[in-house]
Amino acid sequence: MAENKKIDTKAIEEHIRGILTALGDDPNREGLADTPKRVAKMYAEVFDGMNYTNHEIAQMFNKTFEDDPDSYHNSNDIVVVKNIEVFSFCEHHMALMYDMNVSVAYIPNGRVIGLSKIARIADMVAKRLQLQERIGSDIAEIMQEITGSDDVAVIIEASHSCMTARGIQKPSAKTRTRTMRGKFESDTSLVTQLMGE
Ligand SMILES: Nc1nc2c(ncn2[C@@H]2O[C@H](COP(=O)(O)OP(=O)(O)OP(=O)(O)O)[C@@H](O)[C@H]2O)c(=O)[nH]1
Ligand SMILES: [Zn+2]
Repeated sequence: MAENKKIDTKAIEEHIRGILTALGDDPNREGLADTPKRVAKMYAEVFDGMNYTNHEIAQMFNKTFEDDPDSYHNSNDIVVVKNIEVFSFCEHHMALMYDMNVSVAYIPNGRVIGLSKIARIADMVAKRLQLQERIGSDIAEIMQEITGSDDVAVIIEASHSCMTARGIQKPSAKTRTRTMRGKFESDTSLVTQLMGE
């Protein structure tokens, strides 16, 4: 699976060369000669999540540990990983989403997921042309598949450079999204617990 990457770096190189020309610059001058190759390499890295479906990401990070199912029966124990820092790119402008802070919570359903895998899921999902809202729903979907729990919440706060550095230019504007699934959707006390507010 991992070797079957979809991103075509040769094509990206050619298109970047075209953009440099369209900008009125000379893609053959010394400073730019290797730029198309560098950008293609950078895109392969920062868009790595585009090589995989959510299901494939779930398979990639499916590291769970058995826990006593009875101890979770009818319980609202919550696992929260807070302050996962990621970068992403908005699909409208291909502009950077930065200072992006992701918190993921779930109520275990017998098996618990390795904590680092939650951060790996957030990272991989962010490495796509995204909407902030969809980063939340992608993470929730993958968490549900791996843990077998319906109860997942994702809270994201981010700055969008398409809003801070161009267009409306509001440098302090922050966007907060909440994706609530299962018990989190209906029980606001769980949300409060999760937020630590
Ligand atoms: N809901 C949502 N909108 C986003 C996200 N990232 C960027 N956008 C918005 O997508 C919209 C695209 O609007 P358009 O009117 O097509 O683009 P535009 O002319 O460049 O708009 P302005 O940014 O207002 O200058 C803008 O309002 C962006 O702020 C995101 O993650 N979620
Ligand atoms: Zn944008």
